[in-house]
This record gives sequence, structure tokens and C-alpha cells, in this order.
Amino acid sequence: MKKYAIIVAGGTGKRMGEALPKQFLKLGGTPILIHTLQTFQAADPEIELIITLPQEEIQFWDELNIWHQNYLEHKVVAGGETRFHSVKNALEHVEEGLVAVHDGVRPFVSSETINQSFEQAKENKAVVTAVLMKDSVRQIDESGNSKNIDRSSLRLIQTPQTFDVELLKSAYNTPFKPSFTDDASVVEAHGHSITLIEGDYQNIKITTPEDLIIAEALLKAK
Ligand SMILES: Nc1ccn([C@@H]2O[C@H](COP(=O)(O)OP(=O)(O)OP(=O)(O)O)[C@@H](O)[C@H]2O)c(=O)n1
Ligand SMILES: C[C@](O)(CO)[C@H](O)COP(=O)(O)O
Repeated sequence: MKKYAIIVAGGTGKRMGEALPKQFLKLGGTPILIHTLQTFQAADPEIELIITLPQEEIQFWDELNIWHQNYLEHKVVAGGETRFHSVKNALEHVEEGLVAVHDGVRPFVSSETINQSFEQAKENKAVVTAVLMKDSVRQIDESGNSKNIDRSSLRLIQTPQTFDVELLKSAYNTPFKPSFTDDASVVEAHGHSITLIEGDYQNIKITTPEDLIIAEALLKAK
């Protein structure tokens, strides 16, 4: 069965607050996005890699690859206005089989998680990695009052999110809604249930400046 990975890196990283989009910032001297690609390649060299990038950064990415001698085979697709639009663009380059969607700024995903998500998706068609919450959680109502939520019923959702190609393509054949924060939300709105598998606390999404400090520490500990 054919396997694809769409590595989404079409964002501009507003919350990071750097001029350079965060996927190109260096971790241990190597751009974050190159770490992520290498992780997928190491998990299974048969996975066909497709990355989304902001249109205006495609030439810069080519130069980065040459500079860092990263010659991993991959297809580059221009991203869209939101993550949803970027995934939708990339899906045009996917034919049949299974497809994992993964954030380019989650370089610490393990080979085990990647391979397990493909394995489970053969049977369940929509497989998403998740971890238990460590903190207490409160919900705020319209008047600003808060109430405790039972955290045992909640999960933090990560990527990869891995799907049967036909299912993901038909789910994405819908207009964008702001509630589509990930691929699972799109597939669920299409009427298919989601199977959760255990994620990994090291699989952080590098979003704000302190995440870079944590990421450097995680890299050293590897
Ligand atoms: N139009 C977009 C927006 C986001 N992404 C990708 O989706 C992943 C998760 O998004 P997020 O962490 O929110 O990245 P940014 O959108 O870049 O960050 P911010 O919201 O702070 O601007 C990132 O790898 C990002 O590059 C994408 O491919 N296309
Ligand atoms: C896909 C995701 O990483 C799952 O946790 C998350 O929804 C991305 O959210 P963002 O607002 O695009 O960072």
C-alpha cells in the first residue's frame, strides 16, 4: 500500500515573533523542517514526502537544502491561507493508499509513532495521536466565570494524523470552517469517527519562543 506524508510548513509563525518563519529556524544548527523530513525518512524510506511552504519561501527552501546538503527526495507545494488550505493543496498530489499529515514544526515525532499511525490507519482509516493532559483545566463562560473540567475526559491532540487517502480527500472537499484546526476535525465533520493512538510528550509543536529552548534541550537529550 502506498504511503504519503504531507508535512505542512506553509505558515508564517506569527506567535514565534521572528522575521523568518519558524520552520526555517535552526535547532542544533539545522533548520527545524529538515529535522522533520529526516525523521519521516528514517521511519520508512518508502514514504512519499510532500511539503507545503509559503509561495514566497520556496526559493529560500531550495537554497537551505543545498546549504545543508539535504538531498532527501520530496515534492514542494505552495501552501494556502490557513493550514486547511495548505493540506487541501497538497492532497492534489496524493493518489491512493494512506496519507499522514504532520506539522513541519514537530521535529521530535518518533519513528514508532509514525509507523504505528500508518499501521493502525490500514484498519481504522482515521488515526490521530493524542496525549493525556497534565494540568488542570477550567472552562470560562460568557460572564467570565470559570468552572473545573474533568481532565480525564480530555486529550491533547498531536500529529501525525493518518488517513485512508480516499476518505481524507472527500472530507477536504468542503468549504473551510474556523473550527477546522486539524485534519481530524475535518474528517469528523464529514461523518467518520476518529481512532486515537498514544502520542508522545516529546512530540512538541514549536509555536512560541520558549518552545525553542525546550526543543534545543530535547535535541541534546536524544
Ligand atoms: N497557512 C498555513 C498555516 C500553517 N501551516 C502549517 O501548519 C503547522 C501548524 O501551524 P502553526 O503552528 O499554527 O504555524 P503557523 O501558522 O506558522 O504559526 P502562527 O499561527 O503562530 O502564525 C505549521 O507547521 C505551519 O507551517 C501551513 O502549512 N499553512
Ligand atoms: C494540528 C495541531 O498541531 C494539532 O494539535 C494543531 O491543531 C495546530 O494548531 P495551530 O493553531 O495551527 O497551531
